[in-house]
Amino acid sequence: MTLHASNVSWKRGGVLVVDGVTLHPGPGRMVGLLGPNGSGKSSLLHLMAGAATPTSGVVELDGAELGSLKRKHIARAVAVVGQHAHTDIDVTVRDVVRLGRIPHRGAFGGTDADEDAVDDALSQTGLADKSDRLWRTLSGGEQQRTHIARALAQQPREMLLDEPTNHLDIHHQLELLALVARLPITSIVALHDLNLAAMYCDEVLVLKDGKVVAGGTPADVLTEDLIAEVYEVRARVSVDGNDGRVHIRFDAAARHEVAGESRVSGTRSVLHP
Ligand SMILES: Nc1ncnc2c1ncn2[C@@H]1O[C@H](COP(=O)(O)OP(=O)(O)OP(=O)(O)O)[C@@H](O)[C@H]1O
Repeated sequence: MTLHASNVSWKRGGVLVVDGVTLHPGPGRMVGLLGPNGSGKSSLLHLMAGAATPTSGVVELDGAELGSLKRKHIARAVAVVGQHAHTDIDVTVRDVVRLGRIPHRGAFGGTDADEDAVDDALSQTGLADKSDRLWRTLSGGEQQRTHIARALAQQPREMLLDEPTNHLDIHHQLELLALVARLPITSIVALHDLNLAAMYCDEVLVLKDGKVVAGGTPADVLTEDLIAEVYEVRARVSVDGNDGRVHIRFDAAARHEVAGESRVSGTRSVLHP
């Protein structure tokens, strides 16, 4: 069993921002959550983290509705890496990563196993030499990696990541997604970069206006037609190398044309409001 969302909808501020979404990732799979700004990716991750209750439908962990489970029970299985995290408090990188151990701690505080998990997470994210630095003095990318390390220290079975490559340079983007792909856990990752999704995800789910537009392997889903329909961008999609992964090349000159077409069909155009 794993974390499942079945036909979930969520009304926020009177607007349906997640609309009948079903996501049943296979254990150990890495699922990319794709879609334009405001399509409902973060909202779906909120629901799957148990941070909000769906208006209808159900999110279950091992067959039990999230709302019926204790937070600590959920936190032992599911780690969340959100988009924004700030603090002005003077905490070290190691302190932040240690937070990941809270769901596992007994009444008598931390153990050697907790410290081992923290060391391991720091080393996997390349932060071992920064563990004594104050978190607020790190660069945006280093702060982001600290949050990934905190999630790894949690030793979860499921990981929910909301645009984890934000702020990361290309080296660390590739390294981070390769790390998540390697982990023997189920991960759901909201991403904007379609090429990164194609490179690392086993499956992708594409949302638009809160609804699922398509789901399946990146090669099956990320077609030129889908990209034009969902993102209003023209692209060339080709198979890259011999691993069957697709590569997407965006056609900058054709953006106006696609945006123009969508205007004619009545869809809101970002380029020509
Ligand atoms: N706190 C809130 N209250 C009301 N509506 C919200 C709230 N947060 C987000 N929304 C709305 O929910 C819709 C979906 O937003 P969400 O953040 O889930 O999309 P997203 O796909 O993650 O977007 P992005 O790619 O820009 O991060 C948007 O229309 C957004 O304006």
